[in-house]
Amino acid sequence: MIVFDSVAKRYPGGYTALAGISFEIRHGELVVLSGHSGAGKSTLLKLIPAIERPTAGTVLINGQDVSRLPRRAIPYLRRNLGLVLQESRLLFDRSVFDNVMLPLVITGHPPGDASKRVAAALERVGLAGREKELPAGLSGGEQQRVAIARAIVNRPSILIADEPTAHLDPAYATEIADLFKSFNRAGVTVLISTHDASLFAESAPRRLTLAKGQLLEAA
Ligand SMILES: Nc1ncnc2c1ncn2[C@@H]1O[C@H](COP(=O)(O)OP(=O)(O)OP(=O)(O)O)[C@@H](O)[C@H]1O
Repeated sequence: MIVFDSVAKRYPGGYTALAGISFEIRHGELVVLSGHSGAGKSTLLKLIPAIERPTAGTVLINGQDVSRLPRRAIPYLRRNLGLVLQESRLLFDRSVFDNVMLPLVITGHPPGDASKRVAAALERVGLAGREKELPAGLSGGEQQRVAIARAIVNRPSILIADEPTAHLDPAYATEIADLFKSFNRAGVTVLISTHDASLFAESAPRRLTLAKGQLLEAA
């Protein structure tokens, strides 16, 4: 469960990116976050894994107050979150396998089971058999699939994605959107920001719309 209660974020220098944000996302929901460029979507998403901290208000993730979480507790929080953020770049000098393995190496997962999880995650995103390839040889859509496999390899209960279809051709964008819908059908809570909410329209997700740092509607 994700709860924002009267959350504000002012960046150093005084710019208010978010103000008075309150909403709840229940376990198993698919929620689309929309809004123009600069509306505050990335800022809102970054508050969930405590990449940014709110300047006011409370952010609760599965009952845990992440706004006040000590720095040392952040890795444990992030283990339960799958993140596909703008800055979640792939390592271009490492294979597809190594890229997806990375979160398991960081968390000290036993190597044998880790390899199985990587294979399962790649299968899940339609990249089985591509383990040894380098990201540069993949299409933009395939690279995004590797980033998604890396995000789900820890089997998170919550998946957060920031404009995961932004630079993709429409056909690839539809495939990536379908992938997130399928994770949601499997029980994962999904919060995804997009300029193109029509990609998700047919599954009638709940929509949160930001404008100039404020929530317009919580349908
Ligand atoms: N680290 C930062 N320091 C200062 N200002 C920032 C920082 N990050 C974002 N901002 C500002 O906060 C506002 C909201 O930015 P944010 O990236 O959250 O919007 P967005 O809706 O995700 O936009 P986009 O779709 O272009 O990514 C913008 O005016 C941006 O310039």
